[in-house]
Amino acid sequence: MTDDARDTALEMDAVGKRHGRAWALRDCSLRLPAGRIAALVGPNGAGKSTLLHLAVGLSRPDAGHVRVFGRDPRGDTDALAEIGFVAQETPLYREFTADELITMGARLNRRWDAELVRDRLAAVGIPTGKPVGSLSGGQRAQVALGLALAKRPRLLLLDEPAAALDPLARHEFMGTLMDAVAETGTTVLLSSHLLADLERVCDHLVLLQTAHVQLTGAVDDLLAEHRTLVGPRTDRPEAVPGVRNVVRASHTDRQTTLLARTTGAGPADPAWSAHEVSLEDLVLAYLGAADSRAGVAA
Ligand SMILES: Nc1ncnc2c1ncn2[C@@H]1O[C@H](COP(=O)(O)OP(=O)(O)OP(=O)(O)O)[C@@H](O)[C@H]1O
Repeated sequence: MTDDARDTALEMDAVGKRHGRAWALRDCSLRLPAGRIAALVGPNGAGKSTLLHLAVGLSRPDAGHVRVFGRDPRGDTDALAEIGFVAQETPLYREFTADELITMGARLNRRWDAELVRDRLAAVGIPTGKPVGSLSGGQRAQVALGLALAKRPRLLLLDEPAAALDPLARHEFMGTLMDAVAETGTTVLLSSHLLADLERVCDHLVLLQTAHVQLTGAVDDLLAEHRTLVGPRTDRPEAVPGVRNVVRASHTDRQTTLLARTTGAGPADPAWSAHEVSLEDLVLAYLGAADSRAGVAA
C-alpha cells in the first residue's frame, strides 16, 4: 500500500451519481485523511446518503472515481472488509436477538470482535437476548453501532444514526462512538443534521449543497480562515481590506455584519472588528448563502 493510500481513508475524484435524469451528486471531489472524525452535513436531498452509499460500494458512480484506502469499494472484498456502515434508520433483522446477530457476524466477516460488541452493549445496558425489533430506537442504534464496530473497520460510515434518539440516548450513542474511535483510531464519516453534536466530536467537515461539495477541510483550518466582521455600513463588503470572500452579509442603517473568509486573522481596517466563528455559525452561513444565491465559492 502506498503512503497516500494509507494516509487517505476516502477519496472522491469528480464523482457524479444520477438517479434517472437528475444528478444526486455532481463533480464531487474530496479527500478524507485517515484518523479524522468527519461531519457530513447538508440540507435534505443534498446527496449525503448517496455519497455514503458510493463510499461503501452499495452503488456505482456514473462519473469519476471512489477510493477507500486506495481501493475501489465496488466488488473488492478486501476493501469492503475495511468499511463499517450504519445505514439510516439502522435496519436490522428485527426477529433476531443481538446475540444471534453477533454470531451471524462472526460467520460473515473474516475479522470479527464479538467480545468488543458484547462489552459495549453490556456497558450501555442493552439486553442481548431479546429480538431487536422489541428494543427501543436508541437501543437498536447501539446494537447497529456495536455490530459495525465488531468488524474493526478502518473507515466507519454512519448515516444519521442518532436522528430519532432522545437527547440522553443520543449522548450515550455519541459517547460509545467516541470511546471506540479513541481506542481504535478508526476514521469516521458521520452524516447528521445535529450540528451541536457534530461540533463536539468532529475535526473535519464535508458540506454538501444541491449535489455539490460546497466546503470541505479540517475544522481548525476552516475556523481559522473565517471571521464574523462588524463595521460601518458598506454595499461593497468584498472590498473590505483582508476579506477574501464574503459568505454572508447583513446590514442595518449604519452597520454591516459579514461572515467572511479572510486573508489573515481579520480585517486590516481598524474601523472593523473581527470575531471567531463556531462550526455551527460557519455551516449555517454557507447553507444560508447558497439558499439566497446559488454557488458561493468555497
Ligand atoms: N433511489 C433513488 N431514486 C431516485 N432519486 C433518488 C434516489 N435516492 C436519492 N434520490 C434523490 O437524490 C437526491 C439526493 O438524495 P440523498 O438521499 O442522497 O440526500 P440526503 O442528503 O441524504 O437527504 P436527507 O438529509 O433527506 O437524508 C435527492 O434529490 C433524492 O430525491
